[in-house]
Amino acid sequence: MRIGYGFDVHAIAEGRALVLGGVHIPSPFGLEGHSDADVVLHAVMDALLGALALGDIGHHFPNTDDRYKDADSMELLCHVWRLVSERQYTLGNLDVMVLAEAPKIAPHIPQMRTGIAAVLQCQTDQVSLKATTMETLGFVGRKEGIAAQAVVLLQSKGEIS
Ligand SMILES: Nc1ccn([C@@H]2O[C@H](COP(=O)(O)O)[C@@H](O)[C@H]2O)c(=O)n1
Ligand SMILES: C[C@@]1(CO)OP(=O)(O)OP(=O)(O)OC[C@H]1O
Repeated sequence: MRIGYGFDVHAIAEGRALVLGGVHIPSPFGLEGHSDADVVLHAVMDALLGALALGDIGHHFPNTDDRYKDADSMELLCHVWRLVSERQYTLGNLDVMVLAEAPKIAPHIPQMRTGIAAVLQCQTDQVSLKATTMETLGFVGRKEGIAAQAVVLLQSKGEIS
């Protein structure tokens, strides 16, 4: 078994779409980024890469590379999952915490879980997503950015469960 941790933050930006966990969320603002700035999937990818000591997303998808300009992070997640899968690992479970003052994320969590579970070739109940505000404190509380943390457990296909 291997455990991995991921963290990401993106600044709030007017005039950008808000994409979190692969879901377009109606919002008067989006997030700044070279890609679609899906901070949730970025944290998930860093957790998966971290579990297998494969570096981070900046290493695999440099923000100096035009191929990743406005990239769909679900496609990046598919690539990361291939790296995990070809090393003979499956998902044990994934737990994600989204730190956002607004908008309300809870109504979109079922769709996020379904989409992420489909890519990670697992059941929806192996994928947990939760959200919290920062009670107006700090950069999240001032609505300057949204952050996400992810923890993942991978199981080697050779392991007896
Ligand atoms: N962006 C967010 C933040 C929170 N939620 C949900 O609201 C609940 C209460 O938030 P607290 O910050 O007071 O813990 C929380 O448990 C989430 O379910 C949300 O949907 N979107
Ligand atoms: C995903 C990449 C690549 O488009 O760009 P951003 O959307 O800026 O995201 P970040 O979290 O800074 O991570 C790595 C980047 O290389």
